[in-house]
Amino acid sequence: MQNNNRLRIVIQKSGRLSTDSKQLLIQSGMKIDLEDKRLITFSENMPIDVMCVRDDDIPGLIMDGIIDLGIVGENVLKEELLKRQSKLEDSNYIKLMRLDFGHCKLSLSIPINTNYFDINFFNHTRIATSYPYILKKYFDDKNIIFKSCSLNGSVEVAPSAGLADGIFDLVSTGATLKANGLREVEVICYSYACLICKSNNMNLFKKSIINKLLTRIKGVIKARESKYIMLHTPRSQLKKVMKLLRGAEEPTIIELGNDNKKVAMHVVSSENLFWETMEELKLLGASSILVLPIEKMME
Ligand SMILES: Nc1ncnc2c1ncn2[C@@H]1O[C@H](COP(=O)(O)OP(=O)(O)OP(=O)(O)O)[C@@H](O)[C@H]1O
Ligand SMILES: O=P(O)(O)OC[C@H]1O[C@H](OP(=O)(O)OP(=O)(O)O)[C@H](O)[C@@H]1O
Ligand SMILES: [Mg+2]
Repeated sequence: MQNNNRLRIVIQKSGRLSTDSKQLLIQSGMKIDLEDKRLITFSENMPIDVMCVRDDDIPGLIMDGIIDLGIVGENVLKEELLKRQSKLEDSNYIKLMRLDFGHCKLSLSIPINTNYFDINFFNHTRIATSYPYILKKYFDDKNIIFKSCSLNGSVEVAPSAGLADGIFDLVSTGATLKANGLREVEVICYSYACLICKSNNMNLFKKSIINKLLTRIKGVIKARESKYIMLHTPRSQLKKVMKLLRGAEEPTIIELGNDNKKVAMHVVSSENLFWETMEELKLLGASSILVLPIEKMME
């Protein structure tokens, strides 16, 4: 039964998104033992319970209004949405934000030695996939007739096993495709993990916890993307130094004790500082360059 005094969050139990999802919740201030193998775990310091399930079940739990908040890949979310729309089932949810992990592509791939001309190659072929609804929508829009072979795993072995002419599956580095003698020929969409919530019957108490969590999650992600940079620079090179520090906010300039030709500069930058930029800073006369990670941020 639903408890209106506690927010329920669902994340992947184990897999590509589970470590990052758990870490995000903990970095957002939640005290919770997510290493425990239980299906549901209670936070000690916030009115929040966390459920760990297979990622395929997450969109449905949100769309059916059973769980309030979830973290899932956009690929899995889109597939469930199209499936439910085709069956005229409930498919409402709100996407609150994209997260900074789970980045991958959904692509069409074929055996490495097969000639490929354009998308019409796929006319009258059989494609192995775990995403038949996304694939159908894509090919229907292009008037391409195909047959799908639905597999929940080991999709990449389908062509060599003689089950299909090509595959439609997730690609990140491309190593799995290579290992199975396949090559990517079309990228259909990109995907990230995202934070979603149910769209109905949320009481004010739960809404306020979600808003608090959302602000914290944005802060965690912003902090992860940002760096605190400290350096000494000749006064005469200040403008050039700032130009090199892309994504930097207004710097704090501090006088040095016994060198009035140089100043110390502290700045928060939304971008990482690469070795090449540090070398360019050195050429401008900068010294004592420190790049520090930021733990938390709130604007
Ligand atoms: N190689 C990858 N790099 C980055 N993100 C990925 C990668 N593969 C998958 N993902 C993202 O992580 C999600 C979960 O992937 P995973 O392989 O753990 O799923 P699964 O095997 O279906 O897990 P489950 O047992 O929960 O059903 C994918 O739906 C996708 O959004
Ligand atoms: O392009 P790559 O970097 O090789 O990544 C792509 C692979 O990653 C995922 O599988 P995962 O390794 O999570 O295992 P799975 O078989 O359990 O889905 C996905 O299903 C691909 O098979
Ligand atoms: Mg799954």
